[in-house]
Amino acid sequence: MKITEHISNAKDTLISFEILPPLKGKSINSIYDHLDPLMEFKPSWINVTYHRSETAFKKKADGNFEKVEVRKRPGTVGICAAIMNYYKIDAVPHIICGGFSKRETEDALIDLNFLGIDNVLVLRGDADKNSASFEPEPDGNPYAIDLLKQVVNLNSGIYLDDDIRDGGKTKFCIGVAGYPEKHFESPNQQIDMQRLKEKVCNGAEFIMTQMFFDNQKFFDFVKKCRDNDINIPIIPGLKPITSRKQLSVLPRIFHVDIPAELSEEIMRCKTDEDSEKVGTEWLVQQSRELKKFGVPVLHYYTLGKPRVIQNVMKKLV
Ligand SMILES: NC(=O)C1=CN([C@@H]2O[C@H](COP(=O)(O)OP(=O)(O)OC[C@H]3O[C@@H](n4cnc5c(N)ncnc54)[C@H](O)[C@@H]3O)[C@@H](O)[C@H]2O)C=CC1
Ligand SMILES: Nc1nc(=O)c2c([nH]1)NC[C@@H]1CN(c3ccc(C(=O)N[C@@H](CCC(=O)O)C(=O)O)cc3)CN21
Repeated sequence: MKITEHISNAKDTLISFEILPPLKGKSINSIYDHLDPLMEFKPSWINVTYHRSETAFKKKADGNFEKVEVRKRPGTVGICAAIMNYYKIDAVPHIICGGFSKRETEDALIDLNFLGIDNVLVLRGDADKNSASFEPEPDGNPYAIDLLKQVVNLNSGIYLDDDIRDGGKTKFCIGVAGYPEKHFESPNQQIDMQRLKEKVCNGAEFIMTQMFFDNQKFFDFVKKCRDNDINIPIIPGLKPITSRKQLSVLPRIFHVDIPAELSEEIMRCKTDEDSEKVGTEWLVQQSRELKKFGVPVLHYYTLGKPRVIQNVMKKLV
């Protein structure tokens, strides 16, 4: 079912989770072990992130290094199919520009359509870990909006190969990312908002936000969206802080602020176990307030920490 239908049919705030594919070599059971404890909270869908290959340098027998492309976390499409089959709930794959040609993307979208997947979250994706900044593939989509237009075209039966006439139309409901604290590469919040608006004008049907730890940032972002006539559902992305290290790691990777009250409390903690308790309580309070505000969905990045999310959920009900 489309995310927009899930939301319009809902009587209460919905719950959704987000997972990463396991590292190459691990089995699908690692996904089930991760999700099983979370199923009692009846998520409406599960997002599955998409990962490009990365360049690495591997030492050869003669002592020299060779450049290799390694894809550490393949399997998004298969995992989505497995989740739908095993849990009978929707899976929402992330589709990214980085590392993929438009043709590879089209083939992935055809697979997703054959599998009966109704939603995609279209993103530009992060830079290759060995590059200073994001570089699109020569035959790939440079920005999320270009990828969005590719999916919209496929929804109209327009394929890359114009020999395909009367091509089957896909029916993807398309989501895009939103940044309550601005995307770090946008010159300012106004341009960030214009780019979001452009995605909405071109067919995006829901927004999932970057993580944030201060709800006021989310409330201000929603207001700004509505003032700019962006009227589609805005789903907050939520992540628990579980260690002191994250106080510097998260701002560095995700370009988000950690409120003084939260960082001070974490810094007073003697162990990661104590930090996890503080992070859990913070996320419970954030979730309660967002629910009261009337968000359609609470979307949790469970990434490696199902137990923490389980504890948050138990306190929420
Ligand atoms: N919020 C979420 O749920 C998730 C977010 N992400 C991450 O979000 C990041 C970016 O993704 P999107 O926002 O989808 O990318 P985007 O392509 O919309 O924006 C990326 C950057 O390019 C700029 N930009 C966009 N169009 C432009 C144009 N025509 N000319 C010049 N600059 C332009 C934007 O202002 C932004 O700074 C990535 O790092 C991605 O991995 C990844 C997974 C989930
Ligand atoms: N820029 C960006 N890239 C993403 O892939 C991404 C976002 N933002 N925002 C929304 C979600 C959240 N995602 C993620 C992905 C990985 C971690 C993660 O591994 N976090 C570690 C710290 C990272 C590290 O140490 O390398 C953690 O301890 O929480 C968290 C959220 C994926 N998505």
